[in-house]
Amino acid sequence: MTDQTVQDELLAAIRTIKDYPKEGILFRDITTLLGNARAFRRAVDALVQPWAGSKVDQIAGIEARGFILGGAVAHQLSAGFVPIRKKGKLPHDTVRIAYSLEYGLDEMEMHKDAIKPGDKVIVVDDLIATGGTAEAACKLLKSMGADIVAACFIVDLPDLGGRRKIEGLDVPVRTLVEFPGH
Ligand SMILES: O=P(O)(O)OC[C@H]1O[C@H](OP(=O)(O)OP(=O)(O)O)[C@H](O)[C@@H]1O
Ligand SMILES: Nc1ncnc2[nH]cnc12
Repeated sequence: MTDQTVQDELLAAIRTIKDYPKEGILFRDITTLLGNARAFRRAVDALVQPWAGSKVDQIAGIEARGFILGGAVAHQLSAGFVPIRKKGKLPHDTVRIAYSLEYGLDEMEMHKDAIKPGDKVIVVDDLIATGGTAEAACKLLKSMGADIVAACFIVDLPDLGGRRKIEGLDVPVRTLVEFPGH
């Protein structure tokens, strides 16, 4: 768990929007955190803290919000960055998987040559809700032979069960703050 002061600061920096993108969803908007230099730095520092000084080969960032954090995390850990993108955006040969998330269905893909078997990889995204998105990303990475060290998120929506889904794949989960409910 993160220091209480840091948690309070991160929670205060995240904006909640009701009924976006669909009625009944409480959307946890991290753009306000990203726009707050101190909160952004604290979030990235807290995310990487368990792996500071250890060897991580690649950060796999999930489009789109996972790109913003994943790039910063890769820089901090001197690791490479692998984009996991929504379908149709990557130019070379890909592996693709369908998935569902709190408010929809989609497909994601990654380049076949982005990971070498045995690479130590950390998955990064802003938020885990049902875990459908992160589960699909972990399955893609594992199919390419990645050794997934952890999956990291700023926000956990614990009542939606995502953490359990990812831990069920034998991937440790790191989150910084929680919003009960959904
Ligand atoms: O745990 P889940 O229920 O799968 O939901 C979590 C995912 O939902 C959001 O992404 P979204 O698909 O809205 O894409 P975006 O980052 O492009 O806005 C979020 O950034 C996670 O990737
Ligand atoms: N409630 C939520 N807020 C922000 N992003 C999400 N992705 C899935 N559920 C979400």
